[in-house]
Amino acid sequence: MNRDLINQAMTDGIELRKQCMETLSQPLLDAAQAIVDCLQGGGKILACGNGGSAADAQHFAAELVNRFEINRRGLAAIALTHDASVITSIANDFSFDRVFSRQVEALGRPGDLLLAISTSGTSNNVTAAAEAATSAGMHTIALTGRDGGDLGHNNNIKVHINIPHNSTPRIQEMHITCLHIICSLVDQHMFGETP
Ligand SMILES: O=C(CO)[C@@H](O)[C@H](O)[C@H](O)[C@H](O)COP(=O)(O)O
Ligand SMILES: [Zn+2]
Repeated sequence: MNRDLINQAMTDGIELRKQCMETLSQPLLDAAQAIVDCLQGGGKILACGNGGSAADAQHFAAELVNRFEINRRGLAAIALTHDASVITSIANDFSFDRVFSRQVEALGRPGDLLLAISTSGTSNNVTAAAEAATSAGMHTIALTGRDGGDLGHNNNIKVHINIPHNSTPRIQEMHITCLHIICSLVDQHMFGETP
């Protein structure tokens, strides 16, 4: 095992954070505002992604439903990634590409908001969820990496947060940083408190 690998991962992460600090301020503010508008209008957040991004979708929903850094009322959010019966039946009867879009069709209402997470921007089930969200009258926040892929180039996306890097783990590390920052902004705006 090689310490260079550790140093490279750390250095790449630091450089990427510096780069994103310059470019992501406005998209992060826009994303937090879209979530506040959704929640204050009586809507809910639906979140989806694959693999590590499925974990991020669940992580974010848990911060909203329970709490982040301050005690406040629970906020409406559902991750579309954790019901094995729902996911396996959709994948088995239709296709894996529809595991999120079918849930958006069933649960999404006008004024709700989809958080669509894909480091490549090319996962078919995530791009299909964004299309279903538009059809349902929902807005979408996209978290992507690389060049944004099909998801990032969907003109109906309300807020696009792109991490311009080619390493999936480095992109994921920035995604969870972005989601934590959005949680802080939402709490501060809705409840006027910081820890
Ligand atoms: O966590 C990791 C890699 O760090 C993997 O599980 C990764 O999330 C999976 O390969 C996903 O299927 C990648 O999908 P996407 O981010 O390109 O939409
Ligand atoms: Zn990962």
